[in-house]
Order: sequence, then C-alpha cells, then structure tokens
Amino acid sequence: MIVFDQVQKSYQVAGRAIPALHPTDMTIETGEVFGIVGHSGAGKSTLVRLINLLEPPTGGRILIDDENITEYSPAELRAFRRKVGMIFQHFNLLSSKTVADNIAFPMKLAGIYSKTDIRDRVQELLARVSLTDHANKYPSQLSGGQKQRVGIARALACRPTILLCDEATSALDPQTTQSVLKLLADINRELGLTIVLITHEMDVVRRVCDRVAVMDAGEVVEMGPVSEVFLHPKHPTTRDFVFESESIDREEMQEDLQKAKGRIMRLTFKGDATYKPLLGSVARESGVDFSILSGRIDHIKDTPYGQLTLSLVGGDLDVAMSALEAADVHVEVLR
Ligand SMILES: Nc1ncnc2c1ncn2[C@@H]1O[C@H](COP(=O)(O)OP(=O)(O)OP(=O)(O)O)[C@@H](O)[C@H]1O
Repeated sequence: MIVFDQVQKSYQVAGRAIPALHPTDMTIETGEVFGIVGHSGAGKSTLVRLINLLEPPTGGRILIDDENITEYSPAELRAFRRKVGMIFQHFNLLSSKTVADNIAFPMKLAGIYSKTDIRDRVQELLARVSLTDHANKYPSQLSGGQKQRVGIARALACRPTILLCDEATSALDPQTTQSVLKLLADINRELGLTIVLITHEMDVVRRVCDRVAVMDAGEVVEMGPVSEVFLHPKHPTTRDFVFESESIDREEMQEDLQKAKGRIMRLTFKGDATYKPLLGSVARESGVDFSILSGRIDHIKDTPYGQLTLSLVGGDLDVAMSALEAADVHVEVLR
C-alpha cells in the first residue's frame, strides 16, 4: 500500500519556491491499477516521481507498506528502487543495446543477479511481452508498440511490486495503445503488481484503472473508483475530461437539450442493468412518453455500462423514477 500523508512538493526556481504539489493525502491499495489524470502541468509527473523518490518531497510522509521511505538510507533506497519499475512515454531505451540487453540492463546494474538468473529472466520476459523473435534487434528496428513492450519487460526485470507508467501510451496509435493497455492489465492480474498510471486521457483510465485521482494545478480535486468518477463526475476538471473522452461538445449538447420538450433525465445503467429491456415496461407502467436524445453503451474496465439522455412527457414521473431506481438505474434530472 502506498500512503501519501500531507505530501507536498515545491521546486526552487531562481531562488523562489514554486509549488507543484499542494499537501496531498492519498492511498493506493496493493494490487490495484490507480490512474492519475490531469492536464499538462497539473503535477502528475511530480506526484509519480515522489513515489520512487526520484523527487524528494518538501513536506509530509510517504509510506510504502508501512515504511516511511523518506527516512531510508542510501542503501535502503537503492534496494527499494529495484522494487519500483517505471515506463515512459518515449520508452527511454538504450539505442546501442539489443532488446535482450535492454531488458537485462537493470539486473546487471543491480549487481546481485548471476549470469544464469539474468539469461533465464530475460527469456521469460521476452516471452511475456511476445518479443522472443526480436531479442537481438536494436530499438531503431522496432515499432513504437514493440519499444514500449521492451520498456515494460525492462521495468519488470527485477520483479518489482510497483509499476509506474508515465504517459506510457501517449506516443502510440489507438490500436497499439489498446494492446499495451491489455498487456498492463494482464500483468496486473497475473502478477498482482500495483500499477500507478499517469495519463491525460480519461479513456485510458476507463479501460484499465480501478481507481483514479484527478489533478488540477497541483491538487487532487477528485478521487474514487473509476465507475463513480467517470459516470458521476463532480469537479469541473473531471467533467471536462469525461466530456472530452466521449467526444461531447457541451455547447452543442445544451442547444439540443433546449429544443427538447418535458423533463430531461440522464439514466446510467451499470453491470446487469445495462442489458435489461426496462424502458418499455416503465413507459407502460407510468404512462410517461419518452424520446432518446443521446445514448452510449461501453465498458469501464470489465463492467458494462450504458448512459441514456431522455426527454419525458406526460404520465406519472414519480412512478417512472421509482421503477428505474428499483432496477438499479441511476437517475439524474438535468431539467
Ligand atoms: N524540475 C523542475 N523544476 C522546476 N519546475 C518544475 C520541475 N518539474 C516540474 N516543474 C513544474 O511543476 C509543475 C508540475 O509539473 P509536472 O511535470 O509534475 O506536471 P504534469 O501534470 O506531469 O505535466 P505534463 O503532462 O506536461 O508532464 C509545472 O508547473 C512544472 O513547470
């Protein structure tokens, strides 16, 4: 478990302290995929670099599995860093080394593994990231997705318990992004590794994360399970991210809603409720007529969800709302 207790970070710029992370409390559970989403400059990289003390905090305590890592001696810190792998947006591979040597590099650097250990581990990792046939190639001979797979294998070399991903898919096309995210999800499930993933795309969070923190100007402004934050965003920054990921133009949506008659409601279906044929029976029971203004069905990690915006006219609205809520549908009155 990673615990931030009033952790803060300022950078010294020309003799002045510029705050990048305001005092923050946060807990990341062991084995979860935790997303950190925010615009450029929000403080995401700072926050994640505090977890492996690439940046020392200017205040507060960072506890990992109940140990205060800010009090570690240099030797303890070196051992700790082997337990934290990291992957980067631009892969950061060594261009003069082969794929196999890139993966072996952190193990050689640690100086505690035998040659046989390193060779066996590299073979195992090459298979894990489906690059066995590319072991002797150089990074320049690989696609972006393959380079990131090397980055992932290298990050796993010393069997870390935490994997930090700094915009790991931002340089990749959508299809490659999907395959890299699937690989990360498999690794999380099979190895029980804690993954902390920075991104500026809510869609990445929706696909793989269990919980998410939304950052804005050095502060965590919203935090919770992805289904909660994604389906019921509260802070304006979170709403912006969700609308952006769903390609919704807010002004256009407002115009559309103004043209609609009656009450306007947004229904959110989750899990089994997503596939129930509810609307017809609710309309019959309550006498309410409805028209669909917008709708989508998708997944949050492995859970299906649906969202429908409806205009409702006539009948008994209270009966309709009670019937929907009884069927586990979240009802939000927009007008
Ligand atoms: N080494 C540094 N020295 C001085 N200021 C820094 C340093 N690193 C980051 N900052 C500042 O701290 C703030 C947060 O930066 P950070 O890189 O953590 O944000 P971010 O959300 O990761 O942004 P991006 O997505 O662009 O990487 C920014 O205002 C940035 O200019």
